[in-house]
Amino acid sequence: MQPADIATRDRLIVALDLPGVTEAEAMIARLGDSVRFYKIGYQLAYAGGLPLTQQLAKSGKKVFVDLKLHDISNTVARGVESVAKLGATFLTVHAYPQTMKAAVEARAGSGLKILAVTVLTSYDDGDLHAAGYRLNVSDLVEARAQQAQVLGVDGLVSSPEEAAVLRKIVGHQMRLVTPGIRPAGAATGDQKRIMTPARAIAAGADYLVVGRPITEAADPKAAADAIQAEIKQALA
Ligand SMILES: O=c1ccn([C@@H]2O[C@H](COP(=O)(O)O)[C@@H](O)[C@H]2O)c(=O)[nH]1
Repeated sequence: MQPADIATRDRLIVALDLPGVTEAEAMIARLGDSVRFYKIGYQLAYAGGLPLTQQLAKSGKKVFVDLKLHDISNTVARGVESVAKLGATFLTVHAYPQTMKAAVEARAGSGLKILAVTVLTSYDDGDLHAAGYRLNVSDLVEARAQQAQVLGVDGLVSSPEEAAVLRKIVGHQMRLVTPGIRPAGAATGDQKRIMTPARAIAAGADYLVVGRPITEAADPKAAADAIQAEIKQALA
């Protein structure tokens, strides 16, 4: 299987973790042509931001709806059907077999791709053990990736720290989408498994998800342009 044919500019996904639609629209306007792919997560979705998906899709942008679904199969399936109607490109579910199976079946025939969240990038081994898991992060990420692949999931969300190993496991069949991106010198915040944009691309990530290093920058467009340049250089 060949590497994914992804336009370089689409590899940066900006997380619109902002309090409302007004703030999100202002950020999108500031970023202009620098960003073509946006992520809508809890904060914006719960503040009335989901209809932005359709608006952005109509204006030629791509949208990743990051709701990390996890519920009984019927509820997951009906939720996936609703998100598919919004014109989103990606939707996340947690990487539990029942959930992934329901989501993959429900997205059939739509343009929506399902991404399975392996282990959150804010978790380290200690956090997993505290949550009752016996596996460490890398073992659980790999086990979930294998299950996701068997179930026909379209892509994986992991830290870029796992990207190289995941690429070996799933080849180029699945998209690797990596949050936990921090340009050199950027504040880590609550992220524990991080990499710079250049290192993440070199490790095999297809898409980099970046929130605060762009949205909280004094000049978000300059911050996005710098990351786009780093991605371009890493791919050269
Ligand atoms: O494992 C995960 C899954 C999702 N995310 C989301 O990505 C962004 C990262 O934002 P930063 O401000 O760049 O830390 C955020 O929306 C998370 O919900 C993740 O970080 N890790």
